[in-house]
Amino acid sequence: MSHVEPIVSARSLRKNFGRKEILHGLDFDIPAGRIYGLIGHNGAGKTTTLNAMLGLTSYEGTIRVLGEDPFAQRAKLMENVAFISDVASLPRFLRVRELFALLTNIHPNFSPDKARSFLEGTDIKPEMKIKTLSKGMLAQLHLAVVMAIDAKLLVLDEPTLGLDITYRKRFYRRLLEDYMTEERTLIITTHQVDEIEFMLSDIMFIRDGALILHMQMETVSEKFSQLVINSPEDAEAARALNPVYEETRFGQTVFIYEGADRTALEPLGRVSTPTMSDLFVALMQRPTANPESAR
Ligand SMILES: Nc1ncnc2c1ncn2[C@@H]1O[C@H](COP(=O)(O)OP(=O)(O)OP(=O)(O)O)[C@@H](O)[C@H]1O
Repeated sequence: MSHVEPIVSARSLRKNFGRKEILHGLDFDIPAGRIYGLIGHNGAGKTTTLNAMLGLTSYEGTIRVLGEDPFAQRAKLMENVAFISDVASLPRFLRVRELFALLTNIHPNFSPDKARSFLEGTDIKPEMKIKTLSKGMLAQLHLAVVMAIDAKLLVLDEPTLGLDITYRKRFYRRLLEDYMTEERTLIITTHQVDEIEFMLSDIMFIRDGALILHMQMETVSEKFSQLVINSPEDAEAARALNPVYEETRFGQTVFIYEGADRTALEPLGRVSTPTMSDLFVALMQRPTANPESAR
């Protein structure tokens, strides 16, 4: 067992907007060196959770990021935390090189050389004005800037929104190869979980302001199984083994199980680990144990 403090730790994290409770008491620890995928439907509370971690919103309960209270210690924490959100805007009137100079002055851990190297292979040039960049180029610039910050925690909220598939893939590969180290922790939200699944070490599913799954990827593959039955005659036997989900796609019936013995499933068809998007769909449709969180 490691005694190293978690990078992020939340206890009974709640958030209300007016009379509406958006987060219903989240408890979690995020250890160092991990790559977390935070997955949930629109409006599930992902951004609100991240904003609480970043000290951008008030909340009830406790959060510690690198041992500090993010709301009270925001300025200090930002030396070790970098984040990018879909709504963050860059100063449009500056040129790219002026932005780098500005960031060098205001951020102690920003490296303009690194930022420039991340822009290699893109169409973005130092003399360009930010307001003339396309949406995709803006996102590229933003990502380059964030990756040029030497941070212990990097938070990416839908980082590749508006980018084409080639760039999305390149971005994640680059992040993994050029940015991630054992000292760094990465939290990503995305609606395209299939694109990041290969790099995740842990997954969190959030539904209606409650965590319904928080698990290491290795444990997911031990715990969850997917079965595609050989023939319709096997459906009854498959159902008898208590799947958490059943779906017929393109004429094939697929079952997802939690904690099932794979040797019992194998005679019925093809057994594998579900993809994160299939598991997400399965667990989102399962009736919730806590009726409060279904509201
Ligand atoms: N400032 C606000 N005032 C009132 N309600 C808000 C505010 N910000 C967010 N909400 C509500 O809180 C809920 C959670 O929003 P949040 O942005 O955290 O969801 P999300 O999971 O990030 O969604 P998305 O995938 O669409 O980004 C939504 O119902 C949203 O309408």
